[in-house]
Formats: sequence, C-alpha cells, structure tokens
Amino acid sequence: MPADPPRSPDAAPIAFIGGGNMARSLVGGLVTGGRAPDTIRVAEPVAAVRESLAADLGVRVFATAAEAVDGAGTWVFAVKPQVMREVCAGLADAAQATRPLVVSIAAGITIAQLERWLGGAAGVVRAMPNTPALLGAGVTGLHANARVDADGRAAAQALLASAGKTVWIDDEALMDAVTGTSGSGPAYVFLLAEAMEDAAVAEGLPPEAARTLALQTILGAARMLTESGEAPAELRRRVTSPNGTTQAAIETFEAGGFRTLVAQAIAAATRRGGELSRAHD
Ligand SMILES: NC(=O)C1=CN([C@@H]2O[C@H](COP(=O)(O)OP(=O)(O)OC[C@H]3O[C@@H](n4cnc5c(N)ncnc54)[C@H](O)[C@@H]3O)[C@@H](O)[C@H]2O)C=CC1
Ligand SMILES: O=C(O)[C@@H]1CCC=N1
Repeated sequence: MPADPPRSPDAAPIAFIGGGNMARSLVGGLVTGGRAPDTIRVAEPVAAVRESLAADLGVRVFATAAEAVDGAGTWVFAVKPQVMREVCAGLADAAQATRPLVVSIAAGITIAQLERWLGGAAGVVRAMPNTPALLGAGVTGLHANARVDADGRAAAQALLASAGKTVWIDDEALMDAVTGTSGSGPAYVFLLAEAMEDAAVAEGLPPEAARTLALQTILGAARMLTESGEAPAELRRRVTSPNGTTQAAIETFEAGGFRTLVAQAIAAATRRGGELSRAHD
C-alpha cells in the first residue's frame, strides 16, 4: 500500500464560489496534494454538482456563497464572468468585514472590477489556470494587486501549484494574453487532434487506428517538448529529413499561413477577454 499523502488538518479553511469544471480540477489538486477535504468549502447552486463534489472529494458543500465563505480566509471565485458582479455584490459586506484573500479565475474580469464589486480595497489575485489542472499538468498565470502581501502571494501560488506550474505576470493587462495562450490553449491542441484524426481517416486509416496514431503522437511530442530541454524548432528540425515527408507537410502548413492563423486565433481570444470585462461590468 502506498503511504497516504501528508495531511494538513490545521490548514485554514478555503472557500470556492462555483463548483464547476475548473473548481473541481483545482479542488481535486488540493485534495490529492494532501489538504484535508473538510477544510475546503464549496458554494454551488446546482444540487447534483454539489453532491458529486462532496461524494467524490469529501469537501464541504453549500448552496450559497455566504455559507461557504463563513470562516474562510481565502475565497476562490470560480463562476462565469457573466455572474461575477452579482456574486461579488452578495459578498461585499462579508468581504469588508473579514478582508479575505480573493482569488479569481474568471476570464477577463479585472482586479479593479473585483475590488469595486466587493466594496473596495480588497487583496485580489487574478489567476488563469487551464483544464489539464485536472491531471496536475496545468499551468496558471498569476497577477496580484499591491494589497496582497508576500504571504498572500505565497498562499495563492501554493493553491494553484497543486494544479501544475505557475507563472507570475507583472502587468495585469497581459492576463488576457495568458488566457488566449494557455487558458484557452488546451482547446487548440484538441482541435489539432481532431483535424489530424479526420485527415488520417481521409487517407484511408481505420478510425480507431487514426485516433491512436494522432493522440499518441501529440502526447509523445508534448513530452519531448517539456522533457528534452530542446527548443521546439530544433525538435522539428530533427524530424524533418531534407526533401522528406515532413518537409512536404511543413511547407504546406507554412504556405497556408499556419503561424499567422495561430497568431490571429490567440489575438482573438485575448481581445475577447477585454470584451468579457466590458460586457459584464
Ligand atoms: N473551463 C476552462 O478551461 C477555464 C475556465 N476559467 C474560468 O473559470 C470560471 C468557471 O469556468 P468553468 O468551471 O469552466 O464553468 P462552469 O460552468 O463549469 O462552472 C461555474 C459554476 O458556477 C456555478 N454558479 C453559478 N452561479 C453561482 C453562484 N451565484 N454562486 C456559486 N456558484 C455559482 C454554476 O452552477 C457552475 O457549476 C470562468 O470564469 C472561466 O472564465 C479559467 C480557466 C480555464
Ligand atoms: O473559454 C473561456 O472563456 C474560458 C477561459 C479560458 C478557458 N475557458
């Protein structure tokens, strides 16, 4: 039997407001990392989601945010940008009374907005994780306002580190670019997987073989990218024999404007972050 992970029963309670996909990934990472589940309080209005969080992870669940934040020193806002203003307004009195460390993972929503909606003068960390957090293989960009002290920054970093790597971003204006690169980024790789699989089937491969070939290629390439210490361009060069098959494919990608298209896609996602902020102010 493997040893149980170290437990931290004395850890100060942490509250999640919103118990959807990203919250589940982050809470799962915390529990796997050894945080006592009964120190995690999750507010989630959908009963079925609430019950499955409690059953799967052993965390304490509540129907309302006000109940979940009671006694918690860190509040993680994991609701959609559309409802963030209303959710914050409902907690403003409690925020002013208890001055929690606020962590928001909502795309686009700015620290100034969060402070304003919470009644002013809050220590806020804006974080942008991504779904591989579910496997502990995520990456999160983090930006803190000046009201967050070193302990608060360390606490926020530890929280997100349970989901994977963390990167501090000094300029909050760049958080939408983080969203466009890594927050939305897993979907770009999934799209590539779909396209490779479809193309393989179009070349005559059986669907099951096409999926295995495409997915394992992406996994192997991702591991080489992260484990070899080599630059992506160098790894690509080693696959590309002169006048070989890879060269034929890469020339086709380049002629089709692949790099420009990727840049345009990330720019569109980045712009949408700003639009979400303005639309839900
Ligand atoms: N899904 C992703 O890949 C990523 C999402 N995000 C951000 O995370 C946030 C949540 O996204 P998801 O987890 O994907 O959405 P989701 O829809 O799975 O989860 C949001 C949850 O909030 C709950 N909720 C709604 N109103 C509430 C309220 N008043 N109080 C408490 N909970 C309430 C909903 O019932 C839902 O379960 C969004 O702001 C999104 O921008 C950030 C990084 C990546
Ligand atoms: O698509 C979205 O708006 C969210 C934020 C990053 C990933 N999913």
